[in-house]
Amino acid sequence: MNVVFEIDHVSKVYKKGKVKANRDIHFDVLKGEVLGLLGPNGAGKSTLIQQMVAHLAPSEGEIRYEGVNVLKQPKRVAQNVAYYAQEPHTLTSLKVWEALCFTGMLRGIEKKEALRQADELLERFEMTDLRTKQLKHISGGQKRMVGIGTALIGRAPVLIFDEPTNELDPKKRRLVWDLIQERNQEGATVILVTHNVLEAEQVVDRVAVINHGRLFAIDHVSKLKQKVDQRLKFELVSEMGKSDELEHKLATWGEFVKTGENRLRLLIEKQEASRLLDFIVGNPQLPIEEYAVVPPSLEDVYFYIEKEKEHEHVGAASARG
Ligand SMILES: Nc1ncnc2c1ncn2[C@@H]1O[C@H](COP(=O)(O)OP(=O)(O)OP(=O)(O)O)[C@@H](O)[C@H]1O
Repeated sequence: MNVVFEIDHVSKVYKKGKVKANRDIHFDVLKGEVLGLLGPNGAGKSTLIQQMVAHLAPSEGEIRYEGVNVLKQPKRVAQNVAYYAQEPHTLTSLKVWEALCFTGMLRGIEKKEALRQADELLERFEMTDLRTKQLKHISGGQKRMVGIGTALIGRAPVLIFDEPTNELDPKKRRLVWDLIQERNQEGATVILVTHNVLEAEQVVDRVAVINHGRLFAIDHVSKLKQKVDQRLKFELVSEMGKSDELEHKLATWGEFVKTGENRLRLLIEKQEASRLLDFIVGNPQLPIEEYAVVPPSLEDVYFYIEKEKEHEHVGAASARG
């Protein structure tokens, strides 16, 4: 079977109808893919994931794992779908090796093999010296690595990570992405919830964009990029403290997004790009320190889809009068 999860018109309402966290979400997760779930805070990503692992029941619709409703097989789902939550540890008096080893055993592997895999992971994480420390006595980032380890131990066929690289230093982040890619190459299906679109871009095959509880788009990264391909990205660095002035002077070229203290970004049609370059070169008094034209990234796609959907929403609302 090529489909691992079927998310079948799922809606979730919290607080007696006050919060609609998911609204009629419908898509499949394919065997062997890395699927990214992207969306801003509060979009409904974690809610969806919790329903996939049978921690929450949908208000409407159902989720099937290998053809069977997850709520009818929570134990099988727990053994086959390793889930790394944003707050992964509640049992903080466990020692590091215990947390890893016990999770492996719950996932169905023998103690000896669980110990071997735990030691292998700790070595990979460069955390062997923390093996016998209690979770409450290690740092936040180290706890998160143990959490990543509990998702990886036992080699579950499906891995779900909710913001796996939060709070990790760059070296550990790289390691986590490498491990995720390795497991995927060995055949695991990976679902990845992240805000870090730029890092995720290196890893994901398809992306589902979720906002306001709805699925806005789902497609291959390259296909989604084609949506904004006709536009180029201008990255501009203004002279110190002059970004507002620069934005004002270039306002007619399009809508700028402030991306940092002195940084502005503009998405521009290809045919306009050379005119803008000529304009910048011909106006040396503009308070520009640096500028560059770069092709669109997944992050741009993400913002583009959000904007497009907002316009649709506003359009539909005004059509309704
Ligand atoms: N247990 C709960 N009770 C009531 N409302 C909740 C509960 N959990 C989440 N919500 C609400 O549901 C909506 C979706 O939240 P969810 O955590 O699924 O979003 P998210 O996309 O994972 O956000 P983040 O990126 O911030 O983790 C939000 O409005 C949130 O406030």
